[in-house]
Amino acid sequence: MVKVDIHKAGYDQGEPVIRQVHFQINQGELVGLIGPNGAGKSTTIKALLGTIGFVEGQVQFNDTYAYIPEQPVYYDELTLWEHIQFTASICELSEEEMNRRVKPLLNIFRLKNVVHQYPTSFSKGMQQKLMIVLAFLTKPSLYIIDEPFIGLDPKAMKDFLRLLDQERQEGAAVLMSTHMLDTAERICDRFVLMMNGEVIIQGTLEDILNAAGTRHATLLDSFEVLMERTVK
Ligand SMILES: Nc1ncnc2c1ncn2[C@@H]1O[C@H](COP(=O)(O)OP(=O)(O)OP(=O)(O)O)[C@@H](O)[C@H]1O
Repeated sequence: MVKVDIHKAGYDQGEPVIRQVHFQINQGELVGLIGPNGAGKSTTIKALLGTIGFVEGQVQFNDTYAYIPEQPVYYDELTLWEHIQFTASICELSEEEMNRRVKPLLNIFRLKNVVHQYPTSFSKGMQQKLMIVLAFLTKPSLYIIDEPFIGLDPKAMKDFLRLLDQERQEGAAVLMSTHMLDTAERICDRFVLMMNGEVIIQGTLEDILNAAGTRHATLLDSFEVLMERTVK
């Protein structure tokens, strides 16, 4: 669904922030992008999206994608419903299809009663749900999600993961950056672990536990071992 071959990328020309980031995500896969603060996860996502100063290399998308940012982005002057209509019109969805897709989402995320309100008046979690609803509305073949677990209440998080699972069963792929390693360990098929702007290891949980020599430990334990090893 996406093949990433980034040699260098950064915000200012001549000052790369990430180097040699190579991975791919196949149909139905959920790949966790993990690493400490400043490792280059968001920069990698921005390089994929092409919203960064420069990228040397190539990112090949197979089909459509949706991006769910960590910080919600919306139009101050549009209501929630107008955001939905705007997104549906960009994706050329019929009104019938838009309603069919969006109604269950508004119910699940308990936004039905605020559809005619402006997201400026929403809580952070509600704004995040708006981003999620718009992404699911477009039914992309790839979801790119930056730290989804901060701000969502436990029920919303559970519902979000369930919907994502359904999409994956229909073939969608997911790239998710997160610090919530216990959740990541439970839900991801594979991991790309970054540090200092580079990928230090990628693979399944088993690959990572093996590489760290921590076979019966958790992703977090292995993450710490691998990070320490890289610093030394
Ligand atoms: N807009 C920017 N301009 C210049 N440098 C930036 C910018 N945003 C991030 N950086 C730098 O890029 C490096 C990687 O940052 P990035 O935001 O990609 O890390 P991250 O892994 O997403 O971290 P976190 O877990 O804290 O979100 C850091 O050294 C950071 O200072």
